Amino acid sequence: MHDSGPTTNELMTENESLRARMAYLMEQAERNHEIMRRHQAFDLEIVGCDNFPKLVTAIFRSLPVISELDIVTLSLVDEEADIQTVMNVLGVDFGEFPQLHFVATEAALGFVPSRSAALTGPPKPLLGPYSPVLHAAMFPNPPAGLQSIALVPLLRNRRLIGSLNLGSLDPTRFTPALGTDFVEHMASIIAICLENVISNEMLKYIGLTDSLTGVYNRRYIDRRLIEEIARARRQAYRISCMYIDIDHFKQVNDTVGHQGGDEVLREVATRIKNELRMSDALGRFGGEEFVVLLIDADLESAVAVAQRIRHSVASQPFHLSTGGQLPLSVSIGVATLEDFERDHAIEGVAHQLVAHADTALYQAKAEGRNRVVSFD
Ligand SMILES: Nc1nc2c(ncn2[C@@H]2O[C@H](COP(=O)(O)OP(=O)(O)OP(=O)(O)O)[C@@H](O)[C@H]2O)c(=O)[nH]1
Repeated sequence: MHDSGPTTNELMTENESLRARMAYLMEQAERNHEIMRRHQAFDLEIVGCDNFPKLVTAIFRSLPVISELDIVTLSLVDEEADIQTVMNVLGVDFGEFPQLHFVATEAALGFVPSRSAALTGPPKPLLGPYSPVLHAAMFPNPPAGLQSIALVPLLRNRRLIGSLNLGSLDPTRFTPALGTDFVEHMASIIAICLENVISNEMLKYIGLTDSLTGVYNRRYIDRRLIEEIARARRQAYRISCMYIDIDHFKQVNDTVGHQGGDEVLREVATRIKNELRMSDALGRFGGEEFVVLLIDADLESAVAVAQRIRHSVASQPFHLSTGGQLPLSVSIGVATLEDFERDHAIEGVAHQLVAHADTALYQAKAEGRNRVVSFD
């Protein structure tokens, strides 16, 4: 008898199982291709974001969809709160991004650096089960049933700038045994984009603010005034303008030196700011002159605010870091846009509003200083 080999039935069964395996592999390949395609589209989307709000919006909106995640959050290191200050000045509303939070130190991110010199390297992603106690900071509003998480370090030039936090209701989605190449690659692109937009926003901030006092500069106020007049014309609200000048500031410099004078300028800016609404804009126009745009304020309320500022400066002496103290006062001119002068070019109207406030200021100085005068 010779061996007859596999039967036709056996061959057919093997063939079927090979076909099934092929089909499975094809399906996997297609799925992987689709995932890659979606991620490439995501990379292109975030690389194209030219400001901070656009970038974080894209991350929070697109990443959960393309990666089939139930939550994505970002923790960013902001040691001196510089990022938050700059974004606030540029008008970013953090209330729109509950998935974004800031930490003051790298350590707060929870990537424990290795103490062994031999093992010191960039921190690696942490994958595993979700713990409400351990991960509360990264997931302040976790979805019900969150099971597994990946905390992926965001690194720039080996410096930890934050953490990309991914969460899934599937307990097998992130396990310590899982490879991390893919999430690390994704995090590296997100880190580059974040660093890029943050640098851009910092530059924007520097270009629009006064480095001594941190309030806006003249360029910003000029631009903002034009925008506000255009809006006020459409929505019919009042805009008022205040021109503020510190009285006898030359004497301040002569008495306490230029550095003491700088301290006084910073404190005056703070006192003015304390009397304003969030929607108002304060700028330093150089020297010891400040301009305030009061949005949706008529002449009467602008004068009331000006009086509060005048009082706040005159009522408490200025304490200097060298120990001395100094009484001070300001003179303020106030003007308002009466009827939006719709027939005139906005630039001319803007220029005239500031000029009217300046004229009123001149009168306040002439009348003896430490007073508020309105233009009429
Ligand atoms: N410390 C400091 N002083 C400045 C700065 N910019 C301008 N000054 C000084 O501000 C003073 C402005 O003085 P003046 O314009 O003569 O006016 P004033 O002494 O305030 O007098 P009145 O405005 O008439 O009450 C000058 O001594 C400038 O040197 C600055 O950035 N820092």
